[in-house]
Amino acid sequence: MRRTVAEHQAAVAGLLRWSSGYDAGAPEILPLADALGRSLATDVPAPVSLPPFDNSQMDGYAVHAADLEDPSHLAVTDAIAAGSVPADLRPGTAAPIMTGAMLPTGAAAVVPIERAVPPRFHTAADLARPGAAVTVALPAGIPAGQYVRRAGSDIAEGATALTAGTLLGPAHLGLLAACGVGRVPVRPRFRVLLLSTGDEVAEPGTPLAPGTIYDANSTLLESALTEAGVAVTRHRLLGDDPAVLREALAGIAAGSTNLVLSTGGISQGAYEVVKQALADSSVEFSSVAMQPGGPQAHGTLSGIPFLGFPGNPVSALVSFEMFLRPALQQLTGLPAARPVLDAVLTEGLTSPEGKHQLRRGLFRGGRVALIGGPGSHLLRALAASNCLVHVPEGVDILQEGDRVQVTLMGPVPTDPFAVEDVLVLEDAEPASVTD
Ligand SMILES: Nc1nc2c(c(=O)[nH]1)N[C@H]1C(S)=C(S)[C@@H](COP(=O)(O)OP(=O)(O)OC[C@H]3O[C@@H](n4cnc5c(N)ncnc54)[C@H](O)[C@@H]3O)O[C@H]1N2
Ligand code: MOO
Repeated sequence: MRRTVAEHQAAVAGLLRWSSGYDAGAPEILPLADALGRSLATDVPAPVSLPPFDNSQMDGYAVHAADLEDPSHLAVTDAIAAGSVPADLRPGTAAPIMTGAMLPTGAAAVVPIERAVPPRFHTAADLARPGAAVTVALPAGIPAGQYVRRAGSDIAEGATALTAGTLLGPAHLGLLAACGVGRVPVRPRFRVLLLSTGDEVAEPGTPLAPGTIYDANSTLLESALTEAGVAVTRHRLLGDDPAVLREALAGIAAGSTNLVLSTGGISQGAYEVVKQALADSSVEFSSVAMQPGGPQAHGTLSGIPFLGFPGNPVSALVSFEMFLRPALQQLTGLPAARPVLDAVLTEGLTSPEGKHQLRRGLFRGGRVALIGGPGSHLLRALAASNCLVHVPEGVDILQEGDRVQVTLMGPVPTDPFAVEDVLVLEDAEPASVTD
């Protein structure tokens, strides 16, 4: 079956929505320290106002409302440290007050110590000197409210501090902590069982037999899924025997995972293990008008959603970015959507007819250079890139200076663009023929 990218995106999103059993409304309650990167399950109201009380923004003197016009001779009272409860301030006096300390009743403004005469706090020795009149002079005409942080000026008690679906970053967790919230309801993690197929695929760290390659996909996809907030279980490597794969899939208990994701074995070869093992199932094998990532499989196995990504590593990651990542975002609120930006091509390119091509690129300063060729085995080029360059269906050729859209996947270098700096990687073979 042939599909457009949009059709397959909708199919994957629908599959997860209707069959994964994922329930965003069944939150986990976590201590703040464990909630970084998670999606908030419910709105959280502020249990206290921030600041909780009027306080000083500066180290200086708290001045009475009656003395704002003429504070040229004020008697200095006891100092107010942060964390203490001050005595009321009387007219004609000024209270040394520290940043964050509670404003005394009667005070209307704070003057920083640097603007006082003398411009330093009185020492214990000053205060102990017999008969010393400890006074301070401040500049005339102090605006009411100067350097006062009003109670509730950040957030008022009962107001919504964070809304459901917020991806909890340091600032969000800091806000909750400041509000005194110790535990937070987060949406559960989506669970994926990941399995790689192929007799040629060997575990990294083991000796490599002739004709075999190391398994890149398990690590690549486990990392991409983990970064997207998914709880991943890796299956042991599966070879090319359909009976073994069928047995492994039959052993997956209902409710143990929200999705089974495989790589490899779905194209046109004689040993397409996933295709053969699932020939009599409801799983559909499609050709999506996308390059890389053309061959795709999706459906359910005993009610559990199943996705089959192609075996080429770049195809597997592009499939994740284009199909699974957006579906997870819609369903779970995680991960955050990738930024899509306009960019100017630093060189021309050609793209297969009738396909949405995704090239790997390095974006900076509004321009994008292609990194490596279109081949879906080019992992080093993938690792040197920070974006996917979109060449939409219907566009077969683009010139240097043409505008494209890029999906940003990594950090953007801040130094100016120099084409000669870009890693020049030769494509060892032309792009795969896709069905
Ligand atoms: N006659 C045709 N051949 C191919 C077509 C086609 O349309 N007609 N499509 C090509 C495209 S496009 C892709 S993509 C691949 C997809 O193939 P499969 O999904 O069946 O994957 P495999 O054949 O198992 O592997 C493809 C490639 O990837 C390597 N691989 C597989 N697993 C891993 C892994 N875990 N880590 C690293 N590399 C892996 C594998 O050795 C192959 O080189 O089919 C094209 N062929
Ligand atoms: O993913 Mo293939 O291009 O579709 O290599």
